Amino acid sequence: MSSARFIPWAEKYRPRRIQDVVGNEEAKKEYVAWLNSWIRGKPSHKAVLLYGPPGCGKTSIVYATASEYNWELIEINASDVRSREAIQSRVFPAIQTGSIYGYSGKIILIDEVDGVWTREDVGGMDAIIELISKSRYPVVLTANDPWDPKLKDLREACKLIEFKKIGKRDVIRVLEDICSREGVHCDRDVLSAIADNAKGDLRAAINDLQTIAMGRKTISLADLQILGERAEQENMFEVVRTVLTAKTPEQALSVTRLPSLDYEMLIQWLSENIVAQYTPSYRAIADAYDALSMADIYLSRMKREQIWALLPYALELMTAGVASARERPPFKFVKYSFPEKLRILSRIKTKREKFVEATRNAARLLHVSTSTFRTEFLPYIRLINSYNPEQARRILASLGINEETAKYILET
Ligand SMILES: Nc1ncnc2c1ncn2[C@@H]1O[C@H](COP(=O)(O)OP(=O)(O)OP(=O)(O)O)[C@@H](O)[C@H]1O
Repeated sequence: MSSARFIPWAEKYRPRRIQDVVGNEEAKKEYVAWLNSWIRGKPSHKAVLLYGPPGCGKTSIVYATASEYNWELIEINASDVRSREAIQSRVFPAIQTGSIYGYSGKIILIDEVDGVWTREDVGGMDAIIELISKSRYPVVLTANDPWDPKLKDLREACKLIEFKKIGKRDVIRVLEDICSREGVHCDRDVLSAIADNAKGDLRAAINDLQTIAMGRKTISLADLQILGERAEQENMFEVVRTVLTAKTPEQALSVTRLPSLDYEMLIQWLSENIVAQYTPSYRAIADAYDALSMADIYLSRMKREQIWALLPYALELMTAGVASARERPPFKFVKYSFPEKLRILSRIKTKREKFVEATRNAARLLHVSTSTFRTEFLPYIRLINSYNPEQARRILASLGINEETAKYILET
């Protein structure tokens, strides 16, 4: 199987030119005008903060302008900007030296600044502000939520440009273009449904299209069922993707702040999908499962002994712990699957319910706990059943278990 299949389409089709970045015309104009003010040598501000919802083109416009202007793009990732020392040693040299041969300028991009700082980070914010004031080149920052109190000083040092969700028509246009370049035939109704579902997040729309198109050359409305199932599980897909592709432990941890997070489910989902995302790195897979199994131990101790203070540790392990696995392979697009364990459990749900009810009744009649009944009585009844089914059924009947339920008790 060629690895090209796994390149996320959202990356493969990231706009190369300014005109390919769709929507947000005003914001784009304002941003380009600011860049041009640098070319004229009189920048109105040394930095801009592009802000807005995910997947609307904030990072893409920076890439596109860098390539059109033939400027070297210095991208500083979140972990580089967390402490003053890191910024001074790694970033300052880049903002003060000339650009390398072949480029006519330089642009500094610090992506997703709102995800960067935590209370423990020392001086990172001040260092960024210092970086902006000393930089000889335009500095671009991006954020989803610029009103985060952490960003107050940064806001004052930047020109703010708002990006909004992408309109449905533009989303469809981009999806159509991708379909034609991928040789996939897709009805307009399908694209329209994908666009509705993505709610203005173009990255999500492209990811959905790729999910549905996997292994197909024609997509019809019927195939949208995948999206229907996905709508139900949408949160989980996103949560799993956030954890397994987090660039920093904090990003992974952010899912624990979701009010609707079902952490028992999350463990099942991660357990099902870690291998797909972290293959081929055995080390990453092993580390991730180690973290997950510790989380599982904490959770069961928490429940058994009612020590609720263990919950934060379990949550950190299953998110930041999993995301901190060593040697994680570069991000590739994988289709996440529903946990097999839950599928099996739901298939045998009726059977299990009958079993639980029957053992509960029998245990009550015998004046023992259900677990004693299961471990100390049931094996003998099953043994008797293998030699003399009639006798076993008589014993069960005396315990109030009828013919039909006896079947579940004896089989399970
Ligand atoms: N306006 C757009 N025009 C064309 N493609 C876009 C646009 N916005 C997003 N995309 C697609 O979605 C992908 C992600 O977009 P981008 O990284 O620019 O989002 P962002 O706004 O920076 O989001 P985030 O806040 O999550 O970083 C791009 O690689 C591209 O494929």
